[in-house]
Amino acid sequence: MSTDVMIADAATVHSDSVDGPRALEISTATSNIPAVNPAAKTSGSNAMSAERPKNETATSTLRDYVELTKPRIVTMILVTTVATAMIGAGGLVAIVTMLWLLLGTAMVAGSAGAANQIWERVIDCEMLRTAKRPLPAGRVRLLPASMFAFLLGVCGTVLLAVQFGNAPAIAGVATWMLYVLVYTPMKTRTAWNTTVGAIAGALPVLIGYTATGGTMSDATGWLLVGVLVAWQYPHFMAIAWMYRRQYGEAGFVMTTTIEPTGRSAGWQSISGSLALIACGVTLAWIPGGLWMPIVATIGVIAACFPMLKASLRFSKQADDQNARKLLRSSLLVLPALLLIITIRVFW
Ligand code: HEM
Ligand SMILES: CC(C)=CCC/C(C)=C/CC/C(C)=C/COP(=O)(O)OP(=O)(O)O
Repeated sequence: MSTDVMIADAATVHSDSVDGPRALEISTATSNIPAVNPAAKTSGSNAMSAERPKNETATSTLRDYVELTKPRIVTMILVTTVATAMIGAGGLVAIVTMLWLLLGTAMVAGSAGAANQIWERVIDCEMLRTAKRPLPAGRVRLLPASMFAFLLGVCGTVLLAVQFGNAPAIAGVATWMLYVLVYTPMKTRTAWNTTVGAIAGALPVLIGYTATGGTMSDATGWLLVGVLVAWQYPHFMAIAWMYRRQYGEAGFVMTTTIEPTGRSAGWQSISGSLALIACGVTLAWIPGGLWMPIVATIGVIAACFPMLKASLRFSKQADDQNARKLLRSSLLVLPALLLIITIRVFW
């Protein structure tokens, strides 16, 4: 096993898990799905799954249900929603309006995350990164998880439709369907899943943008989609590299499982970083003027530069350390770029 693979496996922590003691018990569940003994993986065994006795009781907590929604991804989607709502409005948005928008978006996005975990509850047992999730670990049963995902999705969609009209609600439902019904089954079939996932991950910007005055036919809205699509390539290529062994062993088809040298992941990261700059610079010029677009262009390039640099380094040498730096830079670059584009619409 190469050093970087060992580091990746040793350092694997479930990114969407909520750490610490369980705060609040909300139901008692009897597990009927495969559970995992993570120690088996840590000790080198590939046989992750051990059937949890059917009559064993497991206690679900509020924390487990939060974890089911993929809270870190949802949080980042909410960051993009704040920015795109202000860009759609062309200025500040009333705090109450923003809170309703964030609640509706979080509910639909959380429902999508839960539905994805329901779909992948068995294969998630096969990866150390995902084996401790509530469903594979047997902390939440299938039926309550399904009801939770359903209610969250329906209530979130109704909230968006009632408060903001059809366009944001349709954007939410379309995103949900693309992510859950198209992307999720594609993950075990073709590496093109990343392209579909990138579109699904980008469409939520249209929820915020159309909720506050933007329309589906605006170039600005679609350039914001372009920003998110482009950003996800470096973001995910870093992850796909770090977990390539787990992905491969579990049966997922990713760029890095079919091309483990990292060459393809490298050029996809660079291409995504360059496309991100192109979309950002175009957005900087849309409101018109001369000096502000120039200033904003410099700001866009400066904001995106860390991820381009990390992509170039990762492309030159694909290893765990460079992949981790690339992932970290992606999580800083997106909010920084959105901040600059948002400030730009105020001038
Ligand atoms: C092709 C699309 C995407 C894929 C395949 C993807 C995949 C992943 C995976 C597997 C992780 C977990 C990494 C780990 O366990 O260490 C992760 C982390 C994360 N992703 Fe993505 N992602 C995508 C798009 C997005 C989008 C659209 C957002 C939000 C706008 C996002 C935000 C995040 C955040 C905030 C984290 C947490 C990083 C951490 O652990 O601190 N991702 N992503
Ligand atoms: C409004 C709305 C419906 C928003 C939903 C959009 C959404 C959840 C985008 C996530 C993007 C994405 C492809 C994440 C990776 O999932 P993964 O399944 O590859 O991650 P995993 O391997 O950790 O499960």
